[in-house]
Amino acid sequence: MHAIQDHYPAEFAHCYGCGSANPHGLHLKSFIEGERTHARFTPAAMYSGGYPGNVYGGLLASLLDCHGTATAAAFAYRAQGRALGDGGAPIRFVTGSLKVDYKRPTPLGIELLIEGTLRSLEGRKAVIDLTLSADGEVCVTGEMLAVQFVAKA
Ligand SMILES: CCCCCCCCCCCCCC(=O)SCCNC(=O)CCNC(=O)[C@H](O)C(C)(C)COP(=O)(O)OP(=O)(O)OC[C@H]1O[C@@H](n2cnc3c(N)ncnc32)[C@H](O)[C@@H]1OP(=O)(O)O
Repeated sequence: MHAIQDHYPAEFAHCYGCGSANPHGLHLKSFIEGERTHARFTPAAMYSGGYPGNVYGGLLASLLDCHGTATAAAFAYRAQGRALGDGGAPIRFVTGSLKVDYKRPTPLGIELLIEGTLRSLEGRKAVIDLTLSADGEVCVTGEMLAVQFVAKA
């Protein structure tokens, strides 16, 4: 199964969080299934926060950031009756705002599950609800406003 990011055109594949063309990036891959999106990431020891054994909060925000914009793109394609990677003009979203709530420390070294749902899609604005869980426990929640990017002439 192709990830949502696998359909990003080459010029948008340099993102630190999810770009396949960034050799130093996280290479997050997000998938849409039904009314939910999901991605998985196992943080290595280098992503330590100040608290031993736990993940740096900025990394967690990065994971939500990329998963949220991918979620917005996937649901926008679906709303327009289009397939991801259909060869038409790409629907691109960027983060307008991202609120992150750290509910409990997130452990290093185990697979994290990041999930997204679409709360609303109106005009160019998509509101995405996000969670990040470890071992079935929600460690982080997020709320993103993703804005469809329109290239200025
Ligand atoms: C599948 C294939 C897809 C291809 C995708 C590849 C992409 C990969 C990308 C991977 C990315 C990875 C993730 C990343 O790293 S994304 C990188 C981090 N984000 C950015 O750099 C974005 C920087 N900001 C901008 O470019 C502009 O400000 C944007 C584009 C967001 C809007 O500027 P623009 O001049 O275009 O539009 P507008 O100002 O008329 O706003 C439009 C509407 O939005 C509302 N609004 C805006 N901001 C906020 C806010 N903070 N809170 C509340 N509301 C806000 C605004 O009120 C208005 O609402 P309304 O008045 O109409 O009701």
